[in-house]
Amino acid sequence: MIIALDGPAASGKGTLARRLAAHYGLPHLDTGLLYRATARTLMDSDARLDDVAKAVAAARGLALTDFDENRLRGREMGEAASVVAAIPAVRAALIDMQRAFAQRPRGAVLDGRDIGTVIAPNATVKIFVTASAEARAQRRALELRGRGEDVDYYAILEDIRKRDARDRDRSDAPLKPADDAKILDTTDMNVEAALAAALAVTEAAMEAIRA
Ligand SMILES: Nc1ncnc2c1ncn2[C@@H]1O[C@H](COP(=O)(O)OP(=O)(O)O)[C@@H](O)[C@H]1O
Ligand SMILES: Nc1ccn([C@@H]2O[C@H](COP(=O)(O)OP(=O)(O)O)[C@@H](O)[C@H]2O)c(=O)n1
Repeated sequence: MIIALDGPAASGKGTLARRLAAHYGLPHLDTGLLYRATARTLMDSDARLDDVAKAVAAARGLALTDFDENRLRGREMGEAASVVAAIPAVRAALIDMQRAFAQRPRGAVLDGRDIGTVIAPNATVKIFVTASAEARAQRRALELRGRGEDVDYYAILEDIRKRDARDRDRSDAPLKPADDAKILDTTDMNVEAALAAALAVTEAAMEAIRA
């Protein structure tokens, strides 16, 4: 079973992906980390984020063990990731790794922007997780403060709006729900309510396959 979760920044897709993966005993890949780690490699070597050759080399050089770093989850890296993610050659360099992960024997849970549309168009379950920009900014500000970043809610709201626009308007794999995705608006849901809704969608998809 492949579960594809897509959606804009801080909509809660990563939290749901982790919880669904634990529930079904499946491996989970947070694909945003691939773009964040690519951006980190460029920044650490003082390369420009729009240097296509260096960005592709950075993407190709990633290992799935590169990821347990608090800095990757920070505000700066989220912004930088969405700049490198708009480069088609960077996306192409990261496709095989993600598709291979999705093809694990019992299946997998992947979250990102293009899982249901590009990486795993045949996923068993596709959920597009969304929430108002204000709710997402509130959540992200709380999260970043919890990580020790001194952030202002209005600055985060501005980041989120800019990043939504960049992710939606790019030519390659733009942020948009797959035609067959279920939209889950979590604006007025806490994590437990959102998880219950995602589980209901997943169970219904599995039931439809069994029928
Ligand atoms: N439904 C929700 N209600 C309140 N907070 C949430 C909800 N879902 C996630 N969060 C919190 O919001 C922050 C961003 O969630 P995350 O799952 O990382 O989002 P995404 O992966 O979409 O960027 C985290 O601190 C998470 O605990
Ligand atoms: N499958 C994916 C995942 C992330 N991304 C890009 O990487 C950036 C960071 O993704 P993320 O999922 O870590 O960010 P959050 O949604 O957690 O804020 C996004 O803004 C996208 O530009 C992408 O293009 N495709």
